[in-house]
Amino acid sequence: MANFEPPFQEALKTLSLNSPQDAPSIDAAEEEFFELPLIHLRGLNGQEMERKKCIEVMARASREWGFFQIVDHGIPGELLKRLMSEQKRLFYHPFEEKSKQNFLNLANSYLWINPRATSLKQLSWSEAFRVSITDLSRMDESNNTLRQTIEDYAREATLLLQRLAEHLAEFLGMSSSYFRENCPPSSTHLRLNRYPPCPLSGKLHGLVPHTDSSFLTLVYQDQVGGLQLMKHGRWFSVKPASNALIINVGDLFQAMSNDVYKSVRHRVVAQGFERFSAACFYCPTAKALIQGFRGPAVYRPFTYGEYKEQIQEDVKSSGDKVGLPRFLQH
Ligand SMILES: O=C(O)CCC(=O)C(=O)O
Ligand SMILES: [Fe+2]
Repeated sequence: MANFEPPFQEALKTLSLNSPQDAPSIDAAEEEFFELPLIHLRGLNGQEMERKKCIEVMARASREWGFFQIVDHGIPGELLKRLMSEQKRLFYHPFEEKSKQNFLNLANSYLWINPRATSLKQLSWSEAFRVSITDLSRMDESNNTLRQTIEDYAREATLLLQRLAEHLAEFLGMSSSYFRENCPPSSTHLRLNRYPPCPLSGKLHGLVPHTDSSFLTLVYQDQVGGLQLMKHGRWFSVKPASNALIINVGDLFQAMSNDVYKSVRHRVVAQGFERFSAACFYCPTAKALIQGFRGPAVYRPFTYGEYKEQIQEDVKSSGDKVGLPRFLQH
């Protein structure tokens, strides 16, 4: 095993011994393939009719799937390539180094296993770095190219996400200035994911089912595949499309749109091949208020700070995020 690889095999052995009864939890028969709506964003710069059509298709996908793919997104291919290669270089540091608390001076940004996992169902066959633009200023000087790349990408991604959020909000008659006022680039954060080749390909989670706590998330992935989303109680596999980026609706947009846009559960199924992805979460500042755009509101108003605190509390006590149901209006 290469020395950058976290000791997943050992974790797998321990968990299988702990809970042999619930051995591998994913059933391949559950899987269905489908093509996510693919949206050409050049339509946004076109004539009124074309612009309207493009926004309508995005809004429909956000309602029905909570997910869509975009091309002509304006993020330079060169920047995406740079992100991927910097990301690989980062993960190929020896495990001993990257798992240290002060690695690159990014306190606790590295994750490789759910420390509370007691069964195979809770195991994510992946490692990740969580970074925000604010953390980057602390990053050590020897990693200037990584720092520059993440900064460039986060800036471009935030602009794109802001633009899409504004269109989706306007479509429902919500205020679109909210995003400019409450979601500065410093609130955006990234999760760089690496999924090591898995000996139980198709049978373990690469990333356990979850919803994102953002307004919108932008996912850049390689061509390996493995991402699935839930619709009508079934898992659908997202086929990677070259040059396309994925957008998904997060909890905050669902709350603000009174459940019109859906923050859909998704997961990654572990594959026999190494896979990389980068998720960019478009979020507000901690004090920003999240409120249904017109009554009667499905959720009580809450600040993003409160939302994050509640998640931390729930994860601590039960190992899982509860999310929006905690904020339902009674
Ligand atoms: O790797 C992927 O395709 C999805 C990652 C994801 O859902 C996340 O980081 O929240
Ligand atoms: Fe996610």
